[in-house]
Amino acid sequence: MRAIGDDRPAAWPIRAEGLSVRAGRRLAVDGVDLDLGPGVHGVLGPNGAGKTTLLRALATVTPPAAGTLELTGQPVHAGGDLREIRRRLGYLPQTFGYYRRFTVREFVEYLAWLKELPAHDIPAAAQRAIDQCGLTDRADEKLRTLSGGMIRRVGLAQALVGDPGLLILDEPTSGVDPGNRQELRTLLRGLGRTACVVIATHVIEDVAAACTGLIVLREGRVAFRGTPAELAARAEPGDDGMTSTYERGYAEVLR
Ligand SMILES: Nc1ncnc2c1ncn2[C@@H]1O[C@H](COP(=O)(O)OP(=O)(O)OP(=O)(O)O)[C@@H](O)[C@H]1O
Repeated sequence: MRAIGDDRPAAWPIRAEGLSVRAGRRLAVDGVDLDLGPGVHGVLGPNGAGKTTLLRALATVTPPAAGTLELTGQPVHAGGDLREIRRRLGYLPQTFGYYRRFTVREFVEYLAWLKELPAHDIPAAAQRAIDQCGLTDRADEKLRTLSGGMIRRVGLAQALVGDPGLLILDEPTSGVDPGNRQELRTLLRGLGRTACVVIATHVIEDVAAACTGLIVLREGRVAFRGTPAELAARAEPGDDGMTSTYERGYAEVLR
């Protein structure tokens, strides 16, 4: 039952309690609580902190080892029927496989088909995702001819196709040049107005420019939770003129 005055939707896109996730034999995510609605939620942390492992669980690739996870109101557990959740979820993995002979359009349409979009909606949905990711001019080029940064954008386009309410994006701006990064951040901000977008990133400017909320992971546990402004407020005085307040706040919460 919802409390009077509680205007949150009955089913937040992501709810987790005491979520633990294994990577190999190791418990790489250890007792994380999440309650995430629309917005762009950044996941930060040093190499090996558990960001990718957490995102793999949120994308239903790895089942929880302990705790509970609900996505779009439905429980996620090993052996559960995840098709309905997966239809409503877009996922950009840290690295993804693709058929090098496919064109951008063929690849995005293929992913739309895998997500079980109605056949008559697929061409328009793919075109929209291609346009959103700045790939309009490259839509009919083969993937093998594209640069790494372009492939990253194709990965984002396949995640966006069908306008999912839940987007799990592992380092979406990695390898993308500074000019196009700025456009991607604007895109992410726009998506976060209606969708629940989770991004893992090492790029502190992504956080400042796109994120509405953050968690910082350290050794699989949440070391900080708050807004970018709250992270910046943790910065110690003593600006060296080289590092941003976000970076200094980040260093402080990991100290
Ligand atoms: N397949 C695996 N087998 C064993 N250990 C793994 C495996 N994958 C990841 N790990 C370990 O789990 C921990 C978390 O890894 P994860 O990739 O989630 O971290 P991350 O925060 O995404 O790191 P990065 O910033 O380097 O991408 C690390 O200690 C890593 O070595």
